[in-house]
Amino acid sequence: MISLKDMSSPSSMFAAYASMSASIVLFKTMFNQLVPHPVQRYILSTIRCFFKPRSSLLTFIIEEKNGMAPNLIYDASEIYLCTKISPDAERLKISQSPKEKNLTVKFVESEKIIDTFEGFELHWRFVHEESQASRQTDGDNTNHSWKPDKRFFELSFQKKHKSTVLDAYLPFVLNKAKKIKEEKKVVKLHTLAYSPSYSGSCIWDSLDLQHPSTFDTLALDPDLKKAIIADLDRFVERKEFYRRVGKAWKRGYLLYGPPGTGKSSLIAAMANYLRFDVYDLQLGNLRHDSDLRKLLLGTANKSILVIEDVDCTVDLPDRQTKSSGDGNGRKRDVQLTLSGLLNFIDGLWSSCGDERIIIFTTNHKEKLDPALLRPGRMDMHIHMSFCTTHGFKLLASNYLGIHSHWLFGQIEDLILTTEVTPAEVAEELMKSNDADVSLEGLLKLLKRKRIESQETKGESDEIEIPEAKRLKTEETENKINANGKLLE
Ligand SMILES: Nc1ncnc2c1ncn2[C@@H]1O[C@H](COP(=O)(O)OP(=O)(O)OP(=O)(O)O)[C@@H](O)[C@H]1O
Ligand SMILES: [Mg+2]
Repeated sequence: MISLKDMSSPSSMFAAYASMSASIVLFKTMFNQLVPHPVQRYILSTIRCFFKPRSSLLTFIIEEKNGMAPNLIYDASEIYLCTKISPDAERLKISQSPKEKNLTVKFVESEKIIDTFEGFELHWRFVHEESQASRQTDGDNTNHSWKPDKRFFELSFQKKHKSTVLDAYLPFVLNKAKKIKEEKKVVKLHTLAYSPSYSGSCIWDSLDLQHPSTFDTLALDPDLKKAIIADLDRFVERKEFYRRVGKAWKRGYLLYGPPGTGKSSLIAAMANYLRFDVYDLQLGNLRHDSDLRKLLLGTANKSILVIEDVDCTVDLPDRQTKSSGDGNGRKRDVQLTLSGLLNFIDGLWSSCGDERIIIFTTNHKEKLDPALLRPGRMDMHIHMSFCTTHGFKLLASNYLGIHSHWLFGQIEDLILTTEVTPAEVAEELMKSNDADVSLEGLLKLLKRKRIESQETKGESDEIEIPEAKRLKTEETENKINANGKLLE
């Protein structure tokens, strides 16, 4: 041992230093030889950690996968951070898959983003570790292992904000990402297709719903339009309400009115407004209640199930008969019943999913089975009627971009006294970009229709005013809706 007293001269100091160095070398050699490598690594990392200055930062690692399953926080972070890309970003990945309408922007390695939340900063870093093949030799055996690609985000912030990040910031990111996803969602139309691989039974086939109809383009009584939008808004916001009262989270609408009054357009407008997929269930293609059940169970949440022309697409037998004619006098082996459909929709199907809307349409409400009309079955009955003067003005503005014209007066007078559908008006307005030509065409059509209706009714000297009648019926209808059906 060398004591401090011995280090009084340079030569003794040198001797002491040399002896210390020799001891360190000896210690290192023995440490390397005697202590197994994993233990060495553990000891060194513990010592390093002990002497490392304490950081005031905390970093969350958000990996792409949670075992085999996707990590929802990673997915949400990726979507959210795309809205936060700095204008200085130099490299980004852009892609588009054949089935998608929108481009996807992704980060390249080491992209850094600074976000602020409740007045503090959060530093995001994207890390992509590329896949690697590694070779390990263990005695005579050589193992080849494959480390797959690893992607993750590092989220760093001051430690004191840990609970705010966990309880408020990350839920905020999840929520924001959900909204962005909903906005980008391409609404799909699912229709029935025969599948030879499923022994000829029907399966859902989907394509993008490209129906451009929206509530802005729909010629509909303004109050009724407002009531429908308010009803949809209330429906999607009331998750907790439905849970509390123990009701399945579904809503039913019955749309009725003559052909060409916009029933299908209203369905498309609803789907575009809510960004819900549409399932078009053509009952005529089905034979058994069991097929129907299978298909209904194959529908997703946040969707609209549509059964068009429920009075005539299929000759649904009543509760006793289990077969129906095919129109040629022959009997077709159909075991599809209206009660089967309704029971399943009200019962099992709606309790298996969330945010389901079901819409029946018909041209003849009076022909419907009373089971469909009974209170509580369809929440709102919506009467789609002939074109009104308000509807005409909206269509003229949509199709021709005009809000007034010297022919408007005559056309509006005739619309008040003639039964013309929005589809017929729209067709005339589409015939030319020249407003004079289109409006004159419409005027001719209205005059012709009025003469025809007077001839069939034999009322040459007395003009009936269907519009006034219509307004009266609509008024009563809307009152019923507002009192009985609209409000839960
Ligand atoms: N209320 C409306 N507002 C705007 N356009 C409409 C309206 N009604 C009909 N149209 C136009 O007419 C076309 C046909 O209308 P739609 O298919 O919606 O009628 P429908 O009531 O479903 O008819 P059907 O009973 O024959 O199924 C639409 O594509 C649209 O261009
Ligand atoms: Mg239709």
